[in-house]
Amino acid sequence: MLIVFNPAAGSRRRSRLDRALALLPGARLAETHGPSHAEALARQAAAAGEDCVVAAGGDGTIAEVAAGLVGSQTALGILPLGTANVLALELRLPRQPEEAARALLTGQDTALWPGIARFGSGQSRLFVQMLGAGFDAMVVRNLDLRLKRRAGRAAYVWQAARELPRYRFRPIQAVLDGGAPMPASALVVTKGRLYAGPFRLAPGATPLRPGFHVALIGGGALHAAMAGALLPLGLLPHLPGLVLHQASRIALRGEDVPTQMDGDVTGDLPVTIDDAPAPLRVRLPAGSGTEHGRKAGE
Ligand SMILES: Nc1ncnc2c1ncn2[C@@H]1O[C@H](COP(=O)(O)OP(=O)(O)OP(=O)(O)O)[C@@H](O)[C@H]1O
Repeated sequence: MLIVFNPAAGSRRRSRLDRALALLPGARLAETHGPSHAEALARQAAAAGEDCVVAAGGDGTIAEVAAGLVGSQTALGILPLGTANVLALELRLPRQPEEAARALLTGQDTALWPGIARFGSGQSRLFVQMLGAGFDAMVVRNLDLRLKRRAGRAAYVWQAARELPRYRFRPIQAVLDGGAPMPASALVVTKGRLYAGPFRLAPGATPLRPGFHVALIGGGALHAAMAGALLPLGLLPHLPGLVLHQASRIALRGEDVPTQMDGDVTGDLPVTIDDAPAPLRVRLPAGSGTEHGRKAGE
């Protein structure tokens, strides 16, 4: 087992890492030096036939490790040490490092379907949880990373409040499975039901099945402010102007519209989104419910 630790994820996470490592005496540890390093480490380990590569960080680290494992038989393990940890919440992974470590030792592997986003620039990138286009991407782009380390998720709330009066909502066109273009002023393509932490966005969605839920959001700053108020109450699906669809292939267009994937800054539209050609194996706690208990490949 290789543990890929991102020292820049979350804040003050090293002691949590050490608590997990104490229960994983056979594991090797590699620390990332910057963006994309986790992907290279994971790819190398998979090529060497490693049984499991553990992403010790947040959603961005998990996405990078997943990108390195795609197409291999190496399982993805998760030690949630990030800020939002949406995928860990989605998969109901234990929060305590000791319990998470035990799950890595005794868990079972299940199929996980990441998304692949292909940008107009020709670049492609994998995501495990979500892609946001518009307002939330601008919040991520302008986030004060030092404040994020100190204040965690509250830094996003602060940045969203700063962006509200100045962000220019631009039209987005979404084509779902080759249908007629649909308009939105902000949009989230999600694999899972949660958004920005433990908050409900798309009931019924799961990264353990192929396909996506797409939240098309109309309106401007007022709607964004309402979304901010409804989010912590778990009422985001009831935001006026929000419509949820399901799709397998999504094409998004728009001028000067930024995107973010799994909480990391990515390119501007246009982008096309599909499932990865094959699922990954993700290691979940043994017997963690019927939905999560399905074996990889089933
Ligand atoms: N040594 C490093 N120094 C700076 N950045 C790094 C380093 N290693 C990895 N990164 C980058 O840090 C980014 C953020 O990591 P990650 O998303 O795991 O943490 P987080 O943002 O705190 O958690 P979450 O996404 O769950 O909120 C990743 O996209 C990764 O590219």
